[in-house]
Amino acid sequence: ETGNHEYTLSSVREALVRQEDTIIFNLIERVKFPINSRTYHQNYASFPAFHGSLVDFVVKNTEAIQAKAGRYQSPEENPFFPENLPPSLMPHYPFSKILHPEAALVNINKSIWKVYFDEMLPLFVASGDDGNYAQTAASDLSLLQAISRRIHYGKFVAEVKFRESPHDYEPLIRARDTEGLMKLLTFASVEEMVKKRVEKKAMVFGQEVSLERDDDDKGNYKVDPSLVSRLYDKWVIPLTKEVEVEYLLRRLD
Ligand SMILES: C=C(O[C@@H]1C=C(C(=O)O)C=C[C@H]1O)C(=O)O
Repeated sequence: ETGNHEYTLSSVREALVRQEDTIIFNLIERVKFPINSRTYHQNYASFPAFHGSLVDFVVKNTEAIQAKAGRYQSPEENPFFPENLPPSLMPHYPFSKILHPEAALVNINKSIWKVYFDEMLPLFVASGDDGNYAQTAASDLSLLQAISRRIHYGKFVAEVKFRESPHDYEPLIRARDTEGLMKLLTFASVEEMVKKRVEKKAMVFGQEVSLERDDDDKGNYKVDPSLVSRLYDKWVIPLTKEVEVEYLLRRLD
């Protein structure tokens, strides 16, 4: 097993469809907790030899452990705090080399982090404080990782699009024509389907399952389906396309 399955536009799109499930399940988990804003306060927690909030502490330390366990050997994974991560202690695994080596330089997690805490979270979670700060930080990290993996999968999308029509992409890349690249890689009808599908998935995955009654709970979803569609429309899709452009600009280096 080398992990070298075939990458085509339809196989990368299937991967994105599967990742929708992961994002929605992680959203459902995060919205169990209210905002719990002490998780994010710079001064509420004080850890020895560490400056930052509880979520910073949990994410940096978890990423360090996962780095040693080999997580970031996978070309699909991008850390939020790549500075000073320890090396993998695992034996080498021959992950697919389909991406251009410069792909490793494309990491927009700083923007994802900011948009997640400033805009996405306030949209989804209720106000309040139930004291479950560590659990809140852990579920933020799982959700952030799922969103980040989906957005950075744009590298694979861009690679297969480039391979399908290099003659259309090369002149735009050489001219550093960001707008032209954005236009060329955009499929408006696919984006519409994605937004409708995630809304429907949020209804299916987020409904109450009961043995006694059927239906009386209709409309009472664990995460608001229209917000999931909005999440994709405002951030997930645009940031995926930003990764596609960033990757393509480096594709001929
Ligand atoms: C990911 C793709 O590229 C673009 C981004 C999309 C998305 O993020 O869902 C959908 C269509 C394209 O405009 C794709 O073509 O599948």
